[in-house]
Amino acid sequence: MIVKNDNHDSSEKLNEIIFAGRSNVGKSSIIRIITGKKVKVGKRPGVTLKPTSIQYPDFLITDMPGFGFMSGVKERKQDIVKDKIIKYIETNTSRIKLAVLVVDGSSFNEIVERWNSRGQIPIDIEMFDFLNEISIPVIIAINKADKIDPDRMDDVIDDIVEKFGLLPPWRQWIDQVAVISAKKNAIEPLTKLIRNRLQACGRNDLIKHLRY
Ligand SMILES: Nc1nc2c(ncn2[C@@H]2O[C@H](COP(=O)(O)OP(=O)(O)OP(=O)(O)O)[C@@H](O)[C@H]2O)c(=O)[nH]1
Repeated sequence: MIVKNDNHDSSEKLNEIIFAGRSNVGKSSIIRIITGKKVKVGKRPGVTLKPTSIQYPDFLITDMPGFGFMSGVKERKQDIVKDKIIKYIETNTSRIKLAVLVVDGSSFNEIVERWNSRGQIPIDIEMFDFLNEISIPVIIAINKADKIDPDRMDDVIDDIVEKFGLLPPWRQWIDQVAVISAKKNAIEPLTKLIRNRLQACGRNDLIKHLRY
């Protein structure tokens, strides 16, 4: 069931996992692999402003609108997207058991360096800090690993985690960081962490529903 989802009451008994990240990083692809369901049907990138959830089976899995630069989308609209995401998370904090922050491993370092050179805090890092501040557990899913040169993989991932304030080597953060490729269906490091989190919040019953 696809639920257009804006103003859920935080007193609902539902639990929720949210997927957030820049536009085009692969959020919907990952959700499709995990649940076998398509979350965004026939949407144009950057156009959907509202979080879209699927109920799976009594858990909400929510695809947040992509944030950050989107070609053809005005800067003001990008700010609106960011504000909506933050408002949604604040409204539903009590039922959000996990946030998966998805980044494109092949372009993340370059994008962050560009923002830093303009003296701005990259939105991904702002989102990570915000989720930590409100005590929502976060997994950083470094997607599109298939596009990273295998010989440079560890260096690239070290640089990414360091930008989130996690000291390299990245492998000491494997309880929080998953290097994956949705394109290659190689998302086990992420599903393992999601399973751990479901266990930690007493939802063992849901684990069997994860397809990976
Ligand atoms: N090379 C590669 N491409 C991927 C991977 N995951 C997703 N893609 C591609 O990246 C594009 C965007 O994927 P989506 O799943 O729509 O990304 P999204 O984050 O949901 O995008 P928005 O809806 O704009 O926020 C698609 O063309 C996918 O096929 C991956 O692991 N590797």
